[in-house]
This record gives sequence, C-alpha cells and structure tokens, in this order.
Amino acid sequence: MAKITLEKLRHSYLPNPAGAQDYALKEIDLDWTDGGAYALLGPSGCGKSTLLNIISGLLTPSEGRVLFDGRDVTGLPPDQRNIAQVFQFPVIYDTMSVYDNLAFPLRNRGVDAARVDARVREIATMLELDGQLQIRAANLTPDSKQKISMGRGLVRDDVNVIMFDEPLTVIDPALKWKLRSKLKELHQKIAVTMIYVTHDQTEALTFADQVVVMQDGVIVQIGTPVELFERPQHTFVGHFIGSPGMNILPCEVTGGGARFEGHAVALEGPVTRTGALTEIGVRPEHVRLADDGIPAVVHKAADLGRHMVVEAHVGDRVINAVTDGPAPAQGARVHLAFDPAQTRVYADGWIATEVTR
Ligand SMILES: Nc1ncnc2c1ncn2[C@@H]1O[C@H](COP(=O)(O)OP(=O)(O)OP(=O)(O)O)[C@@H](O)[C@H]1O
Repeated sequence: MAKITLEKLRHSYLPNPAGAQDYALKEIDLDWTDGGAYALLGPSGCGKSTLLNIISGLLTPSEGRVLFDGRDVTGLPPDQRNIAQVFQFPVIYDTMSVYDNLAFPLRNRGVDAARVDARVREIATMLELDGQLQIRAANLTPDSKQKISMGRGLVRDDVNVIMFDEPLTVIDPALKWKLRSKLKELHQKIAVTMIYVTHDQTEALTFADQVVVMQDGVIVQIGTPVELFERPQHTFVGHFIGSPGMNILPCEVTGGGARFEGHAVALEGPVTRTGALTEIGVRPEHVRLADDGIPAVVHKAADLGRHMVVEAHVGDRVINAVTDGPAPAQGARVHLAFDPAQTRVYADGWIATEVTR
C-alpha cells in the first residue's frame, strides 16, 4: 500500500507540443492517501486513461513525477511498480479453473501453498465465487469472468495500489449495482489504495470516498460525493453530476448581486469575481414552483415516481425543477423560486460567490 503523489504532471502525445491545446493532461498535482478509495470521473477523452497509464508505468509523462510513498517511480516499468490492474474486459486464463486463476498472481510471486489457499478462499467468498472454484473459467458467463478478473486484482495484499479501469462495462445492468456495492465493501475490508476510473457518475459516487473530476486534461474538483453535489466548484461538475444536472443560466452581475433575464436573484453570498462569462448555477432540487419569483412557462413535466422533473422556459432559457407534484399542465404559467443558500455565481466556469456566515 502506498500514498501516491502526482507532481506537476503534464502529458502530450505530440513530439513538439505548441500550447495547452496539445496536452492530453494539462497540469496535474494530486496526493492520493494510503488506503483511500478514489474515483477518477470524466467524459470520454478527458485524459483518464492517460493518467492511469502514467501511474501504472505504461506511459512516461512528458513532464512531472509520480511518487509512491515519496519514492520517484516515474522511470520504472509497470512490473516494478507493484500494482494490480482490473480492465474493462476480463483478463483470465480460460483453460484454468477459477481457483487456479485466483491463485496465479500469488503463486507467481512464490507465496507458500497454505497462504495461497487461505487467500484464494477468502477472496472467493467475498466475491461469492465459492461454489465455482473448481469450474474451468471458459465455462463461465462474462459476469463471472469479470468477477475472477477483479479477484485476481484483489488477491495480493502487498500491492501499492489496485486500479480499476471501467470494470463494470461487461457486467449485466442488474448485477452492476450489486458488484459496485461489493467493491466498496471489499475496499473497507482490504484497505488498499484503490483508484476506480469511470465516466459513470453513479459508479464513481457509490464507490469512492473522494472523487476526482476531470475535464479536458484538467482536474476541476476533488471532493466527497456530497461536496460535488452540494457545492460544485465548476459548472462542469454541476452539470455532469446530478440528474438532471445543475441549471446554468447566463446572468449579469451588478453591485455584488446577480440578475437573470432582468430579475434579481438572491445568492449564497457576495460575488467575489467576474469574468467574460458569468452564470448562475442552481440545482433543480433547489428550484421551487412558487407564488412569487421568476415568471416561466411549463414545457413538460416528467413523473419519476418519487418526484417530478418540471422543465420550464424563461424566454429561450430552460430551467429544470425537481418538485413533489402535482404536475403542472404543459403551457401553464408559473413562477420559479431559487433557494438563495444554494444559488451561486460562476465566472468563466469557476465558482465566484463566497458564503458569509
Ligand atoms: N496514443 C495516443 N495518441 C495520440 N493521442 C491520444 C492517444 N491516447 C489518447 N489520446 C488523446 O488524448 C486525450 C485523452 O485521452 P484518454 O484516452 O486519456 O481519455 P479518457 O478520458 O480515458 O477517454 P476514454 O474514456 O474514451 O478512454 C484525447 O484527446 C485522446 O484523443
């Protein structure tokens, strides 16, 4: 197990990068605490695999260093970094039994037979593979094969880090939820540093204690699931996390307050900065249909069982509100009220209001 430090990392796939646009990773400074459960979350192309490959040693960064417990490993090949990896698709030996597949990483390192047996059985129980230990891996479903792959990643207890790269891609949707919570449980038992890479917010938020959100080669926020949800530091986080995502509305800033489409909007606190683009961010959960507020027209209402998502239009701006119903009719004229404590201004994407208590 190790603390992982990424120091001033930058990476370009081009031989002579000319500017920031030529870097797949722009500048990454990060400390991953020993034993933590982390998720690396972002859309396709944001640089997750590049970062993972730099940590595992498959790729040497153009600039910066990777440290394991303070030791510089930037130049070390993957086999000298002592890490385990679980990929999108199962990496197992089809001709071997489930037992031998799980035992392989341990036998390969000369672990004695009694210890191998104890550890294989422990991991098999955790993954509910006990009854399948003697079956040949080739005869299993893709779900079970991926469970073995995970088991092979988890079986060694001497690794610096276990990295999961979109590990649930091949898993049946009905089983995904189960395996996600299983992984979380396993982390609590094993307490090895784990990094889970995904573009799926639900997977990231269920697994991780800390989520690292990336966009376009940059880390836009590191936080607990609650922090990312409650106070996004960037409009990208607000929009990417949550369903529907945060309402992001262009606004004017005057005298420390904000105006949207001519209406004054109360904020969590004073605006500290402005930029070329200033926007209000408020989550649908903090928008109410009220007697007073911003006049809007209901475009549609979707009943999601436990609550309703109302899509209202103010001019050509769309605002979503999560309400408990009853459903307003399409075309109904309503007023929208934002909860001031949960309404903030963003300048050029970054949070620009401060909370004064
Ligand atoms: N081998 C490569 N050569 C050139 N450019 C690459 C290479 N690998 C990735 N890139 C580029 O680097 C950027 C980051 O890609 P990366 O694969 O790290 O993102 P990602 O978040 O892992 O995406 P995905 O989830 O689709 O794998 C993208 O613009 C991608 O096109």
